[in-house]
This record gives sequence, structure tokens and C-alpha cells, in this order.
Amino acid sequence: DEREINNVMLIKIGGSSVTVKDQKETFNETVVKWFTETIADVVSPFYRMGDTHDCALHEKPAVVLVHGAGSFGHHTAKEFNLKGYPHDNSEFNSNTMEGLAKTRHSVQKLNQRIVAELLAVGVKAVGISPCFGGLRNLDLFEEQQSWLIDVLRETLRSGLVPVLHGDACLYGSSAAILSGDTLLQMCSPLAGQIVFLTDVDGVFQSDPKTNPTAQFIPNIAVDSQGNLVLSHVIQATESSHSHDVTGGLKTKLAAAIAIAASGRVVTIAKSGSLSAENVLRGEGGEDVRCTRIFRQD
Ligand SMILES: Nc1ncnc2c1ncn2[C@@H]1O[C@H](COP(=O)(O)OP(=O)(O)OP(=O)(O)O)[C@@H](O)[C@H]1O
Ligand SMILES: C=C(C)CCOP(=O)(O)O
Repeated sequence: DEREINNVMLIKIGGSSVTVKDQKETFNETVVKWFTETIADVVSPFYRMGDTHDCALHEKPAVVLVHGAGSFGHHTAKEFNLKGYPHDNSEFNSNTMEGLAKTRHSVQKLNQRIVAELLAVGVKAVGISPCFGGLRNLDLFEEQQSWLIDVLRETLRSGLVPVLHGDACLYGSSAAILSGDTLLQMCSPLAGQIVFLTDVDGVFQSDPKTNPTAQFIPNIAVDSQGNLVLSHVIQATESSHSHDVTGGLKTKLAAAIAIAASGRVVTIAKSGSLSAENVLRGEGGEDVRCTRIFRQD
């Protein structure tokens, strides 16, 4: 296909960054602005309003964006006892689908806002909810991965930036929460570069919020099976945020390692930082503070 898009950067911004996590449905205005302006700066002009060039003429990448839920979604998911995929197929009761509908409504408010801000800075963004927008049921995860990727490819070929989010999904005859981190893993075959933006600099030996002297880990090498090449001691707690139903750094690290094992380099950096801007611009260098997870055969 002559419209094939080759240079794709897949970026997830955490709900801990774009929202105030312990205040229900509260945006972090500063980070939302930083994120959308940075994306406008790094993305290929093919995705900006008014550009008529072919994407292939630009050196800058196409981007696929994913955001977490933060205080939009997790509070409601917890209220209705929806659990994170794939650990637990939540117990079905008469309120489960009400929980799915209300959690979806909450996270879509955040999605709407991020899309609105991207449009305001000239990026042709479209919101896509993964469940029912490619994925039918998490039980069919493997087969449906290619459908979702097809939807994203078609969006990119058309000059549109897809903005997906962690979501409340059907799971068998019940419902579960698909983390944005797991969703990123699902979309990763599309991309050459994968970036997680979160509220800490990267991976530490233990949670830097509870242990301020925790040592930073800039490089994590994995083999093709996803085993760590060096035996780093990493204590990744489930989540430092009490409302989070999908597991904090643990889920993110598992997704990052699985992606790296497939041969792609994954970077974790802090939202709002100069280091994150350099990572998104593809500018490396010694002074960039981030964690890179990569395969070493
Ligand atoms: N070993 C560790 N290294 C770094 N952070 C850790 C570690 N263990 C736990 N954490 C916690 O993980 C958090 C990041 O995970 P979290 O899931 O909250 O972020 P997010 O992906 O940005 O947000 P969301 O899940 O809402 O989308 C950090 O705020 C940090 O407190
Ligand atoms: C709670 C919902 C709707 C999605 C969770 O996604 P995450 O914040 O990336 O873990």
C-alpha cells in the first residue's frame, strides 16, 4: 500500500499525570497542556491541520496516543467492583453492566478533553474507545488484536491521530478493566518506538514515592523470553494510588518487558519533563533521565 505508514511512535500518558488521581474527575490542566503541545511539536505535519503533503515526505513520526484513566474511571470501576484484565474475571452481578457503562462514560470525558486540546493546537485527533471500537470482548483478545491494529492503520493513513484510552470492556459474560498499559502492548506491533509517560522518572529499585532513596534504573535488558538479563532487584508495587484497579507500575513493567522481548525499545519517562520532550523528539543523550527497556540477545 503506497499510503503505508512506517514511522510510528506509540505513546501512553498515564492517568496519574493527566488527572489529579485522588480527586474524582479532575484534570491536571498543566500536564494536559504540556502533553498536547508537545505532541503538536513532535508529530509529522501530515497530522496537522492544513497539511497536504504525503506522510512519507516527513521525517517526524506518526503517533498513536493512549491515555490512562486516573480519577476518570478508576473511582467508578472500584465502586462497581470491576477488576483489571487479565487477573480476574470479575464476578457478574446485576450492577456489572451499569458499572461498565458508567466507567466508560467517565473515561470518555477525559478522552474528549484530550482530543479537544489536540484539535486546539492543530492536531487532527480522533477519540477511539477500544472496546466496541475494534475489540468486542476481552475473551477474544488475541484474534481481535489484528482488528484493532487495522483500525489504527486506517486512521493513520487518513492523516488522523488515534487517541485511545484504558477502557471498561466486556470480558466473557462479565466486564473487566483493560489498562492503557496492556492496551499499549496490544497495539505495539504497529510501532517502532514505544514511550510510557508517567509521574516518576522511570523505574526505580522500589517505589520512589515511599522510598526517596530508591536507586534509579536507566537500562533494563531482557531476552526474547522476557527474562531480565541482569538480575535487577525491582519492587514494583501494585499502585501507590488507592483508587487504581489496574496495578500501577507492575502492569506497566509487565507490558514494557513483553514489548521489549519482541525487539522494540521501550522508554519510560516523566510527564512534563525536558527528558520526556527529548525522548519524544528522538533526541537521546547522557543527560536524558528515563528508563530504557530493550532486548539483548
Ligand atoms: N519500582 C518502582 N519504580 C517506579 N515507580 C514505582 C515503583 N513501584 C511503584 N511505583 C509507582 O508506580 C506509579 C506509576 O504507576 P501508575 O499506574 O500509577 O501510573 P500511570 O500509568 O502513569 O497512571 P495510570 O495507571 O492511572 O494510567 C508511580 O507513581 C510510583 O509511585
Ligand atoms: C479504569 C479505566 C477505565 C482504565 C484504566 O486504564 P489505566 O489507567 O491505564 O490503568
